[in-house]
Amino acid sequence: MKLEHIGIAVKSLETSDDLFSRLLGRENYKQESVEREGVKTSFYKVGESKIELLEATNTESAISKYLDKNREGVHHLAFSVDNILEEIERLQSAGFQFISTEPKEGADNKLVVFLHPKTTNGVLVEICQEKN
Ligand SMILES: CC[C@H](C(=O)O)C(=O)SCCNC(=O)CCNC(=O)[C@H](O)C(C)(C)COP(=O)(O)OP(=O)(O)OC[C@H]1O[C@@H](n2cnc3c(N)ncnc32)[C@H](O)[C@@H]1OP(=O)(O)O
Ligand SMILES: [Co+2]
Repeated sequence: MKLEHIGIAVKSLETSDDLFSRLLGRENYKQESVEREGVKTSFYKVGESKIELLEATNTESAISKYLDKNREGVHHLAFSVDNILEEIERLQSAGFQFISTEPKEGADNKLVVFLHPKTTNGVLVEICQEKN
């Protein structure tokens, strides 16, 4: 398992892309929308890990609802694993609850699931696996 990315909820990718490219001293390597999640993402490589900026593309989006109640900032941590189905089983038997145990298409060529923050010390955790 490795820290694949830190997800940051932002109001405007345009504004935050400018800020993070100045902060990190590099441009994002991709922008990608995930219709199902109602998000537009922008990715930056930082050493072995990444920053994922997320802007809501509709009011039903988890990011939109999050920003209705919280200021911009760190939204989730994503850990990558070799086998997401095995990891779901391991985490379930370790007592963690999933929002859904069915891996779905994420951004950046991944399959993703999310654990409920109430079982992860208040931190929204994404588990992801590179799609073959
Ligand atoms: C997949 C594309 C991309 C990728 O990497 O590939 C992404 O990362 S997409 C990221 C956006 N999508 C998601 O976050 C999907 C999973 N999230 C959800 O299903 C919801 O956001 C959920 C279930 C975590 C919360 O939704 P709900 O409608 O229940 O919102 P509430 O405001 O009622 O929150 C309930 C409870 O959870 C706490 N909460 C909510 N969001 C977070 C968060 N990001 N981090 C920590 N805690 C969070 C909230 O404070 C409430 O706690 P309570 O103690 O009950 O007040
Ligand atoms: Co993510």
